[in-house]
Amino acid sequence: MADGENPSVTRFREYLRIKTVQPNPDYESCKKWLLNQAKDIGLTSQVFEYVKGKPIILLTWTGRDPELPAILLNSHTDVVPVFEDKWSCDPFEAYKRENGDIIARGAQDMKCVGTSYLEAIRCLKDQDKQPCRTIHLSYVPDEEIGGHDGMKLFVKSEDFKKLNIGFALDEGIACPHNALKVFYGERTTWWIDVITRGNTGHGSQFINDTAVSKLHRIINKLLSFRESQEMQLEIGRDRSGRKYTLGNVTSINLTILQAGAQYNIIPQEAKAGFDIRISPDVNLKDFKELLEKLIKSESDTTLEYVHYHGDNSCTPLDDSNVWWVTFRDFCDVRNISIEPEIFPAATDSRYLREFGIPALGVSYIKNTPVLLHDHDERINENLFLEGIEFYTDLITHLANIQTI
Ligand code: MET
Ligand SMILES: [Zn+2]
Ligand SMILES: [Zn+2]
Repeated sequence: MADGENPSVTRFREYLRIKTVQPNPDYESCKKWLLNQAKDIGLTSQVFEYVKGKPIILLTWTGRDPELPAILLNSHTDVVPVFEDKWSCDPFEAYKRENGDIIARGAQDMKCVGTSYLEAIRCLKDQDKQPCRTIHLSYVPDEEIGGHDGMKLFVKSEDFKKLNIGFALDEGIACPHNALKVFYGERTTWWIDVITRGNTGHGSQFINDTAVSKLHRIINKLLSFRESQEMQLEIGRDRSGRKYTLGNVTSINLTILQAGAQYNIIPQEAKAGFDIRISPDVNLKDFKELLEKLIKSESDTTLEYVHYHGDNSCTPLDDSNVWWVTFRDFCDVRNISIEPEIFPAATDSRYLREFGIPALGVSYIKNTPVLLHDHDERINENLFLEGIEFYTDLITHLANIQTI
């Protein structure tokens, strides 16, 4: 432990040093570390490995009334890759600056949240404050690559059903000003490949209907839709008159482009990959039809869904949802300003919401630049410690709701 360092911070930094970085995350060391934490805190643990080498670690603190629906505190264990030369220090050293900033991949997304849950439970256990509802902490793999071998399988399992989850907390995003972003839904992510095939021949000729000319037309149409959505983001207002955020519009980005073998051959096949994030205001079925119609407008062209999700359920933010009311009132009493929004990207909450479980995404990261997936990702140790207090009290409130 660093001199005089708060032990919660030391444990956080230990967790950050485990290289659970895609595409080859060290899940084994991560599992060992989490199981060790569970032992230390006094939580029971289970490991589900639906896909070999991709463990889901579930830690449990049984409540006074285990018949009541339980609370799930979810976090993913993997982190995204780094461009190491762009960092001011080793991204897996969890270096701490003089001012307390801890620099590491996963500092915001989302190892700070995963360890805050553990520290909060540690604190409640130490004080013998067993809540009435059971609390489960899930540590899931592969969120950053779609969660197919992680949360997606977990929610469908018998193991999950047995947990009788009533409500879940999951990740949010940093907020540059003095407020917490709270996510009650998210845009639907589709990753698609558009593959065109066409006439080929010598690179010196004017050949019609080539793969590239077809792809070019499709790209133009999709990018002009992108432009219209970007404009909407600039000028749009929601029903309450608030300026649009990313969650209100649909983004399409061309992220992969492939064609050609040699300069003097017209490519016979071309491929464009798009990252599409669809606002929950859009009807997914209609959008799919529109997309497929557009692709069909070109001959010998196919559309492949690399990542597809067919549900965009949101967690209701009204008085019918006791979990939300408790969360909102808790923040109100503590003078924490919250900004409910649609998550611009994807989280594992989509699998929970699809399954009918209300879920809120919140990371206690305020007054901090948004650095998830960026260089020099960081969080200040004092904010991290403040977050533990926040989760400790929040979890106590949620896990003691008696009415449902
Ligand atoms: C659809 S997989 C999601 C991976 C990541 N969380 C993202 O939003 O890009
Ligand atoms: Zn994340
Ligand atoms: Zn992420």
